[in-house]
Amino acid sequence: MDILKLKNVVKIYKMAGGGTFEALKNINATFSAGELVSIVGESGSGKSTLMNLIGGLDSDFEGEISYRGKNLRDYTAQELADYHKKSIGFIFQNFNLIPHLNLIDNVALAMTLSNVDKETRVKRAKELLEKVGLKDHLYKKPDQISGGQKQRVAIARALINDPDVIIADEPTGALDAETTDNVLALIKEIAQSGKLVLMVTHSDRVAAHCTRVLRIDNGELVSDEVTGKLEPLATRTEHDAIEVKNMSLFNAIRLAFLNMKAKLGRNTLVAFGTSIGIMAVVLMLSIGRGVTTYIKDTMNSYTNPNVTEVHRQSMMPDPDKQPDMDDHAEISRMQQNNMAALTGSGTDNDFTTKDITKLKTIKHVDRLEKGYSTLSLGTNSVSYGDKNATIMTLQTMSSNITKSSIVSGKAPGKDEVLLDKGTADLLAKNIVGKEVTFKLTIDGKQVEQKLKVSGTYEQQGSNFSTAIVRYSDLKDIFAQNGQTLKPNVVYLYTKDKDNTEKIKDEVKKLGFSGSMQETMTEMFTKMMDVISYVLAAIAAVSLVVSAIMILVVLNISVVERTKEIGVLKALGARRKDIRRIFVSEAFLIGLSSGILGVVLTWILQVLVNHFTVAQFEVPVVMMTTNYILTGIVISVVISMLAGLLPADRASKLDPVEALRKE
Ligand SMILES: Nc1ncnc2c1ncn2[C@@H]1O[C@H](COP(=O)(O)OP(=O)(O)OP(=O)(O)O)[C@@H](O)[C@H]1O
Repeated sequence: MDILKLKNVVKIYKMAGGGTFEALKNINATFSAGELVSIVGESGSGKSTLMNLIGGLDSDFEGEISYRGKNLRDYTAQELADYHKKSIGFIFQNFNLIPHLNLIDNVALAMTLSNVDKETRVKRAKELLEKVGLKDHLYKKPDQISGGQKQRVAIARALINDPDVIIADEPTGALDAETTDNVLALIKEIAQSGKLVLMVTHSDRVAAHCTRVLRIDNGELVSDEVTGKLEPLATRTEHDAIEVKNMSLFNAIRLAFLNMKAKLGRNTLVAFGTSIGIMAVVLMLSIGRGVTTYIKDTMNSYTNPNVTEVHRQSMMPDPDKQPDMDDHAEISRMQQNNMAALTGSGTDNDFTTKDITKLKTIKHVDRLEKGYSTLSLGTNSVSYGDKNATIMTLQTMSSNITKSSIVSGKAPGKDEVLLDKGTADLLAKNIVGKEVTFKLTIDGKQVEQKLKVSGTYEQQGSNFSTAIVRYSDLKDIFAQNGQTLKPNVVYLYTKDKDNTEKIKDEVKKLGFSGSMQETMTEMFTKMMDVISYVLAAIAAVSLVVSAIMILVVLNISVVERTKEIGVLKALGARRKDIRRIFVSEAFLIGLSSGILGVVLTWILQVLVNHFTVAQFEVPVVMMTTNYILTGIVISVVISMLAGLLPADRASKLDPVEALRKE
């Protein structure tokens, strides 16, 4: 049965300088199954060129090379890949085994590229290795066996997908006489099993074993002689037809992994280099978070977690709202506003009944406390005997002042006042229980009121001298002086402190503001966020260096593995498959760098926090799952981007040139 037909085949090489070279001239021949054909000729006569054309490694020719009726020139890229996988098996003079794969993986390579399941391919590879006498060497690497053994592995590899045609380019060229006979016997058996074997040789002794000899001279077929006939083997083993699919991503990653393992030292160094950049990025983000959390916690530790303090307008000027510098009226209006907001004076700060209703109906609010707070410079004071202390903050009692902050005495009852410890100490040593004279200015009028000191309390994050009285008492004092006290601060109490955040959000949505501490914390958090992102971005610059390093290493890898890429292509790897293997390698480098970077950051976190906790009782580095994922994703993306160029270069290598590479 005719398998291959060559009709007027002409191969013209185009030279770099513009000239051409006719390497094959009008070749005509027909080949059938079961033939063992040797192709002989002087060096440079065109034997390898012809084999490359028949093997589908080079489709740039004139004339016709038909495999089972279809001209190879008309094959699509996918059909060519399938042709390599299913119909052709290559055996090379220099074996071309892949050094980092064991014998089973080497033999099974074409099946791996065809996505055959592991069990089937390992079973078939073992069978073939056993058949070529290498049963005891299955798990060795190519550099652990002899030349003859290597060629037997290559023969097994060529047979794995049970192809119709075996192309052997000087299969015994690198072997001694005895091993040659051994290998020839195997090749003969292949032909006897019904395959067409085309073998390039320089040796007459080898040619003498064949059933047909084609002689090529200077690109021309000068003779085509039938010299014998082979007895077909009685016991031909039939295999289930192998379903040829495309290589899976998993197999590409596996091949990439095996190669990386072979170059462990180099890859570890690259991963380590990249991981330092990743570590810097994750560390900056984690420190930013650690610092803001510390500030937030410190601020919040002064207030009752169940209480939300509400103001009608922000006590801090909005940095985004800058007045027009030429509009003096606008500037002074804003300054007045800011001052009023800060001191709690002016009607803009007073809550209306409508406001109170709105706030009361917020979900989870169990109690609403009205309050009043005012900041004054020198107009309010408290005196005891001949001692006098200015009160800067006058505020009303609320649940926001926790029992724990009261250091002596108790919260103010009727006609009582709670003083901050600093002010209390200024008046007398044991002021608690004593009566003091409270002087305050209401609507420009000096008012005096006797009050008993109920206790002293620890200041809450400010150094302003403070007096705290009951809202009802202050209301009375105002009323006695013809004024109505309107709340300018409201405290929302919830039983479950987990609801406080939700309430705070809702308060903001309704257009109200939080406490001064909260506003300051928010501003600080925003600032820290910006700083830590900027620092992380600066750290990320080092990743550019890492990307270049990965690019260089992968490029070296492509150069080193040019021949391997040629072999993979001869075995049916498509461009896409080769690209996938290299991109997978970049992916693995990125993944390991990312993981290493995160682990390094974690170690630093433990060390740094150990120190800061001992010194300041706070952990400064706070890694989160998000930062960990960010670090790993950045690392993978950068490596894969860096891997694209080398992968593309590898995929575009010409198989013939790649295989010729010394
Ligand atoms: N890419 C190429 N560009 C130009 N000329 C080429 C190219 N490849 C091969 N040739 C030329 O084509 C001719 C045939 O080369 P080929 O490798 O097929 O010879 P060969 O018979 O296999 O030789 P050998 O036995 O030494 O391997 C040679 O003269 C070679 O210089």
